[in-house]
Amino acid sequence: MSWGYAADNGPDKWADNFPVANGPRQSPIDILPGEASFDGALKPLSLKYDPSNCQEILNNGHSFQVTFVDDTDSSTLKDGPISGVYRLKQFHFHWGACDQRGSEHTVAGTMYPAELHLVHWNTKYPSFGEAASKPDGLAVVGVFLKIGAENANLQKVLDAFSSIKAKGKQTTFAGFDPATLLPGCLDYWTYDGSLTTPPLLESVTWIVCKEPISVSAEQMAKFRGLLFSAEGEAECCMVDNYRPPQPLKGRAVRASFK
Ligand SMILES: CN[C@H]1CN(c2cccc(OC)c2)S(=O)(=O)c2sc(S(N)(=O)=O)cc21
Ligand SMILES: [Zn+2]
Repeated sequence: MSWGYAADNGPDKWADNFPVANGPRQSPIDILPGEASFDGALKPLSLKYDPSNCQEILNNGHSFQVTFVDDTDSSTLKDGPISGVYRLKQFHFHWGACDQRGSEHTVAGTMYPAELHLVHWNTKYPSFGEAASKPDGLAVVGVFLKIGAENANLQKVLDAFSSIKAKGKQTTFAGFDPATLLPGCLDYWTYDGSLTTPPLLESVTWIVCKEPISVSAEQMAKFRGLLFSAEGEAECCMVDNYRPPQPLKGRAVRASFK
């Protein structure tokens, strides 16, 4: 049976097939702002995305993701806590069955209704697949979603949901600028971590923005209309596709802001 978020294949069972689940640099974590150390050497994030790289949107049975063409340095992450150039590969979300849960990272125990992940890979390696297994191979920018005003930029993504309701469905999705999903202030926390889903590779420099973006309650309801299940299978709503916080195991969390 493949991994998922149900009682029989969810986060508590992942270590059976992916022993790194109990490793030293697992994600997500509970971020304690009072224990994060301000690091003046951390640079502002430099995120430059080209909407023409936006390719398709798909339901992979764990989340939905928007995938980018990554054969040139036209959509990149630079500076911040990283060195070199990382290319945007995809973005996706994690969310709850209700507004009180859904994010993966938490802030002093506070859970947000959803969390956006923008996945980038280090171009010092020849490909995403190569980078994904290296300790400095990936950099994921996390953005919390908070219930508030309708988010018109996010709505463009939600409008594609009718074509990808079931697992395995995909459709072209062009010209979307992921920068429109970033908060106005790019203050961040950063720490060394992992993928939050199998294969749970410990290859991610996490960059978690302090400021959330807004999502309306109606928009959150649209996320919950997607399915974990494929067409023809018993329908299973795609909700609670988040891993809970993991032990910090002595890691430092740095803040780019005072
Ligand atoms: C299913 N989800 C993951 C898919 N990917 C992956 C990565 C490496 C290897 C691989 O299979 C060999 C798949 S991925 O890099 O796109 C990411 S990023 C990410 S998160 N939540 O930590 O941001 C989870 C996944
Ligand atoms: Zn994720």
